[in-house]
Amino acid sequence: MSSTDTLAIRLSQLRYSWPQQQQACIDIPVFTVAQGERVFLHGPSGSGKSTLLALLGGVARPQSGTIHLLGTDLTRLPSATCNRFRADHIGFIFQQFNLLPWLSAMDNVLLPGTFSARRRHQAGDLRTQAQHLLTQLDLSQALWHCPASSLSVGQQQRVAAARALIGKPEIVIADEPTSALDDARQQAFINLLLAEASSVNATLLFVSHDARLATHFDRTVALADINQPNREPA
Ligand SMILES: Nc1ncnc2c1ncn2[C@@H]1O[C@H](COP(=O)(O)OP(=O)(O)OP(=O)(O)O)[C@@H](O)[C@H]1O
Repeated sequence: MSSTDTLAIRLSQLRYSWPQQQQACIDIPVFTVAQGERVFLHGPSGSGKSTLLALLGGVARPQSGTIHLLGTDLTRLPSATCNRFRADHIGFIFQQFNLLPWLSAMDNVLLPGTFSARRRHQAGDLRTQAQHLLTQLDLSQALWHCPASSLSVGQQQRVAAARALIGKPEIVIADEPTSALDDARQQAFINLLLAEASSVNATLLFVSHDARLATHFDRTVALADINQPNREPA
């Protein structure tokens, strides 16, 4: 798989330093993920995982290098276009879920459809897809109209996964979404997430410090093997 167009993610000569820091936090010569691939990326606390995800989401801008997602170089997009691209093509599951606490579980899942006409269109009937995802992710119907703030951590996590998957984004990025769960619930959640990501043919980049979760994925990548922040600038 060599053409940039057939890759979900291609990073090249990507360098990012936080303001006021001399040393790069991210320095990745090359990293690619094929479309439909399910990749587990792990690294210890402080190794730059969240920074890399901020770059992939277009929230942080690199000092140099390129970030191709689905053949589009995010680094060349103006920020409004970049935000639109993210809303249209990427589903995020955040470590703290970032649900709107006053909205119901259902309304949280529907949100991406209000920001993205593409996701709304891809969903067919948005509400029907939301119901399908919540059912598949095992959230009892009795909870669909409860405020997100009243749900348990595990329930909120499944709402966050449904919100990431609605409208069939091509790429789903999950940042430590299982860190608050016990082992059995972690395994169950990952299995549900993988099954649902496959059913919408999404590329999945799952980031965690916990290498024990790696067995579920097509490929495991240690951030330290692709990130070389101590090398001389290219
Ligand atoms: N907003 C920021 N300003 C300055 N430095 C930051 C900022 N956010 C992160 N860093 C630094 O960047 C480095 C990588 O942090 P990052 O949060 O990306 O690591 P991580 O692997 O996601 O860690 P964790 O697993 O604990 O979430 C750390 O040295 C951190 O101090």
